[in-house]
Amino acid sequence: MLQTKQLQIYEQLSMAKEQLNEQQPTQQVSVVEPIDPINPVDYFTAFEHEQTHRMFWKDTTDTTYYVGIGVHKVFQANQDRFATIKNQWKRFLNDIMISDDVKKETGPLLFGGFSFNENIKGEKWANFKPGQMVLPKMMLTVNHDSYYMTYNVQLSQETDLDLLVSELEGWHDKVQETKEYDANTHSLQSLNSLDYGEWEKLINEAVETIKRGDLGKVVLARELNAKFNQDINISVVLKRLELQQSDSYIFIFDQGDETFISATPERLVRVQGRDLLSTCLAGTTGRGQIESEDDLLAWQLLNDEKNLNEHDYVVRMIKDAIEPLSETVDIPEKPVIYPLRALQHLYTPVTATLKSTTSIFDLIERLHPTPALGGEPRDKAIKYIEEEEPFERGWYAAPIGWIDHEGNGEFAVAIRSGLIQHDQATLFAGCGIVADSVPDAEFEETKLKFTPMLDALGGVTR
Ligand SMILES: C=C(O[C@H]1C=CC=C(C(=O)O)[C@@H]1O)C(=O)O
Ligand SMILES: [Mg+2]
Repeated sequence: MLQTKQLQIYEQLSMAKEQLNEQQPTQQVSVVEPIDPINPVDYFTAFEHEQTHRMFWKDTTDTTYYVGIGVHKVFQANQDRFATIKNQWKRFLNDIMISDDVKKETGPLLFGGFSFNENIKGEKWANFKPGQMVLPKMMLTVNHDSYYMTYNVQLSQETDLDLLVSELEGWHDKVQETKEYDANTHSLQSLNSLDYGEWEKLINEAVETIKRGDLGKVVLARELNAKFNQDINISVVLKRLELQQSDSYIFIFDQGDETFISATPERLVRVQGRDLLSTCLAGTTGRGQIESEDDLLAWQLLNDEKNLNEHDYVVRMIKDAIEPLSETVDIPEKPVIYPLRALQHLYTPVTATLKSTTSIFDLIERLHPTPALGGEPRDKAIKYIEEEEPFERGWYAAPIGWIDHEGNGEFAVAIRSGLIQHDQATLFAGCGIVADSVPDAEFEETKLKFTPMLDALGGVTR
């Protein structure tokens, strides 16, 4: 990796340009500047009328945001997708010049996701790839009280730097011009889902399979099709999610004129240097209307054998998956409650010190799908889902996230998610089926899990 001295972006770019010559007529450069505080949702919204790729990431602490605009380079893969993208990214980083004051989580940072299965079937997901990550042209980083803009550009000897810099900094005016969020936005017209009879059959068959001993656990989901009176305004949906889902990640990824969106509480893995944090999140109940009811529900969840069983599968599997890649692993003995707006989950954090050679992509490959999304044994559960679930998962329940140029990164799993196609939204919600699962309780659980995204879309569910 080449390095330049930190200066204003014009100077950073002109230094890079001066190094061009006949042997090296072009150079990719990543430059960064600190900026005044700006609302990340406003920045995202400022580009709503442009035919440009938008990406959004917020973590569960509400202190880290990345907003990517435009595409500098796409990394995609079908077979062996995690290792392929890992290698593509490594090779790319050898070629890009990175300014030396690139702070943590600025500079070249790759956003994107993967599908649940290695193959994606069907028309609905035609635009989405099994693995697709994008290095944006511009990226806003919000890290607590620090704000930065990263620009990834390709320079040649012909590049007009005055023009380039004025284009790059054009976002200032756009954000100024952004109007209030449109109150007359899309409204819900109809909702369509698997009818209860079919769900009952699906769950009863899974329970029988489990009782026969063919499977320990399997996560089954249903699709909800929501139709609106006009094209869905993603900025409005994002604004609502940002207000309502403070303990969840928010992820948005455009693909052509379609968008995948998720407000998930479930971390797959975070890597900072050699520190790993993973999360077991499985086992669910609702929220009470008043505190005493809420506390009772939480207490019941913490003591409910069926939910503890669902949760334990995840803890055991994550432990086994990360141990070979780690020097130490630390897992508390019992789960605690992770409360969200509409539901609460059983939660066990997993921390580890990684072996120095471990990449986040190696971890994803071993972890995905955990039994919170797939089941146990993993391969049998995946096959069962593929054969029995009456829809294509696409990117639902799969890894979504980012990695920076130093290998730090974070991936969540895309639950509480939906595919937005013009005036249609396809939402997904699933639940862990174990031996004592009951179809109507699991149906109610998926109903609760639809609420975050459906509320944000403007469809009232409760
Ligand atoms: C598969 C989903 O949730 C998983 C995550 C948390 C709790 C779960 C549960 O209790 O069943 C699921 O394993 C989903 O929301 O679509
Ligand atoms: Mg459950």
